[in-house]
Amino acid sequence: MKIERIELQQLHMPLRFRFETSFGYTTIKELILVSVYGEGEVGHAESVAMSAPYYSEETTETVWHMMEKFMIPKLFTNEIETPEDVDRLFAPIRRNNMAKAALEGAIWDLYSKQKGISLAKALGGEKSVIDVGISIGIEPTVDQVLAKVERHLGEGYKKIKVKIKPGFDVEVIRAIRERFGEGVPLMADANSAYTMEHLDVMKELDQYGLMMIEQPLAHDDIIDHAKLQRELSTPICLDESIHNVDDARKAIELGSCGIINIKVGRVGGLTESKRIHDLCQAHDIPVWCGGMIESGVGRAHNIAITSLPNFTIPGDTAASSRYWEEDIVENGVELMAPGQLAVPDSPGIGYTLNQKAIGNYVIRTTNFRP
Ligand SMILES: O=C(O)CCC(=O)C1=CC=C[C@@H](O)[C@@H]1C(=O)O
Ligand SMILES: [Mg+2]
Repeated sequence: MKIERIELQQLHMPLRFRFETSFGYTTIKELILVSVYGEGEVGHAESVAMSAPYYSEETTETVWHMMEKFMIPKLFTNEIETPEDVDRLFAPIRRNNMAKAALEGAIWDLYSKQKGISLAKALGGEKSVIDVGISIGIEPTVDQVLAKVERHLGEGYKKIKVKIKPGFDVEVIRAIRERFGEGVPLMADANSAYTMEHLDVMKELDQYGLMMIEQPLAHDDIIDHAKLQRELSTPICLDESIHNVDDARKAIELGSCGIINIKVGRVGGLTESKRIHDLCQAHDIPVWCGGMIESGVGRAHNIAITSLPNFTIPGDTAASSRYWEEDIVENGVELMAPGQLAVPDSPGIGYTLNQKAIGNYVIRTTNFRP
């Protein structure tokens, strides 16, 4: 596979709503759109790093730097036949997974376009339709959370995830259960806002039949999570703690979780996502695809990986129109039926970029050549 040019574009996309978590809030999503050109085709992906290092250590600027100085030069000076070669080539670079994933993802898209197959098929996906849920941020009041839950249940989303933090947790979950009943597929995401000192809060949350509690404890912990899991009947889902298949293996061995959230960016790419998927499948650990407030390009990658069979829990890939006035893919990524997205079967990611929209959001563009 000959790579002739790589284009990086930094985009600032205003969100239609303020998205707040236990670690901060987002009103403008920064991303780096990666386009890799080769043999008459172009592959796209995006970096999901945030503007500031509060979800993970990477930021838009570190991603740009790592790609420009270390990763793109490797792509231009080595033979690449398959996307797995990119994974191997980047392995000696420690961490910086979101930077790696964006380049590797664009090459997966390019590779599947060159083969004339969908990205989902190239990855070994089996589903033609996926179920999706929605992630609701922290709101100023519990009533505002309830209003959002009501709206999104009405849109048919198959899982409701709410963000919690100390002081905004049991009350929210109780109110949702009282208003919408036990049947609502409900989970809470803490983004590492708790410690073992909050065991009483976790035990209270345990009463509400949640599908899971996502990343309650520290972002770099799997030991305390194992202790906590032994105290709870609700499965713990790990997000921030899992960066590769070895982290997943250790967490499974220790009993730190019952579910894993696979985010392609956090684990360094689609190749590693597949490895984690396969390992979890062999251990009866269900997985789902987390969201990072992606544009349609990242959403398309999320759809493709979710087509693998052990993605049995609806992910965070809500429709584009929830986030953006105008997405950067033509027609956006929209629900085909309540709470369901189609897995495209056209070559690559199956979405065409909307260049006019990109023009409205782009703040910097650089092209790299061998
Ligand atoms: O709608 C989405 O894309 C999911 C949003 C979401 O829940 C998250 C986005 C970015 C960082 C985190 O706050 C987070 C998560 O932890 O899963
Ligand atoms: Mg999370």
